[in-house]
Amino acid sequence: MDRSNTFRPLVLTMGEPAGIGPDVTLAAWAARHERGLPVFYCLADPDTMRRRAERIGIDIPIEVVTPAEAAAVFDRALPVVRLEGRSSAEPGLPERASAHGVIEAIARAVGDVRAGSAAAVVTNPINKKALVDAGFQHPGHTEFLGMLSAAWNGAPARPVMMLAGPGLRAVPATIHVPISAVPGLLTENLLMATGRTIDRDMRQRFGIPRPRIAVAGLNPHAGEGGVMGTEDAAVIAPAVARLQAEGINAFGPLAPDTMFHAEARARYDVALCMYHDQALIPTKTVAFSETVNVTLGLPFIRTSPDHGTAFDIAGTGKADFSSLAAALRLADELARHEADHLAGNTDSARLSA
Ligand SMILES: NC(=O)C1=CN([C@@H]2O[C@H](COP(=O)(O)OP(=O)(O)OC[C@H]3O[C@@H](n4cnc5c(N)ncnc54)[C@H](O)[C@@H]3O)[C@@H](O)[C@H]2O)C=CC1
Ligand SMILES: NCC(=O)COP(=O)(O)O
Repeated sequence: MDRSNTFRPLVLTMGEPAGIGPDVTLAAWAARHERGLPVFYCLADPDTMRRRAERIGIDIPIEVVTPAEAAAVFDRALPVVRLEGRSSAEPGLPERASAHGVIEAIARAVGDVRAGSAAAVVTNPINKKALVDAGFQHPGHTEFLGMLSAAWNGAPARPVMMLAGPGLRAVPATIHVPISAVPGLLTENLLMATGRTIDRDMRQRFGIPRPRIAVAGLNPHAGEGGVMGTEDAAVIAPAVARLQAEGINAFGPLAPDTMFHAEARARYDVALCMYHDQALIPTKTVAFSETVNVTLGLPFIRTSPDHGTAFDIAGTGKADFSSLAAALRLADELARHEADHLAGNTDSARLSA
């Protein structure tokens, strides 16, 4: 793999300026040597970053740059590419006026990767409600990034959320939807499309030759033969059988309560779960500070820390930047793996979303 400093930088979005995105970004840059972090620049309002550093009481040099200048600056200062959108939000107090910059950062980050100025997108957490209140049409990054990937293929991609940490990777088949909507959204087609994306990206992006996909049931005891719900036998089991018929190493449905203990986790590479919390509760419980949110199914690489905006500790200096550090490292590894493949140095095929 090309480990030289000439590899393209990562682009990191500021996220919600009232949250801990600025805190963990500053802390990650300060620990760049100690933690061996890849080169990145932050798409942000520089004044927000300076105010936050002052508030936390850390002396971080910040330089406003273009993406092309970021790598040369990274060693001496946090490179910040200026957003048009400004924010005057205080830590813990989100403002509607910040929404423009938050959305702009995500869209510009994707544009930078498409233009070849950045190797991959890493996002800081956003406050979904603040954005939706300001008219944003997407429930989260994952769905918005699927829409933005139309720039590559002319049509939006079907993004798949995966939380990946030491000892557990888990995908929710349905994402940001009310729990009451889940049974109606679970179809064989949805599960098959999700299973295919997991299988392809695990092979191509993560280099796992035949990924083992453990499929969770929806109901207690995976329905207990139909006496505790019908979706497991009527929808999930047929989808698993069809994935197997395509040569995908999927199995289940498994009883959800017994598939996440350590011994059970050793039997699979990815858990395909039926809803958001079924996937995110175990991943965040097993390794909150090291787990990374990765979006599969996109024509570019995107990672994110697993945590949210943590308004309760924004600006206090208490935020742990470990998950952001893990997200930066994983994005860099995936991008280098892809670059190596494109240069003909690996036997994995290119992801075509
Ligand atoms: N990728 C993203 O954009 C994500 C955004 N969110 C958003 O974040 C907002 C708040 O969500 P919550 O459920 O409260 O989760 P949260 O992760 O922001 O906070 C939950 C608890 O964990 C603590 N915590 C979180 N990250 C921490 C860190 N790095 N170091 C130390 N302590 C930390 C917080 O202080 C809080 O007590 C919501 O608006 C949600 O939509 C949540 C998850 C991911
Ligand atoms: N709880 C995880 C989460 O909401 C992250 O979503 P996204 O913004 O990465 O789509």
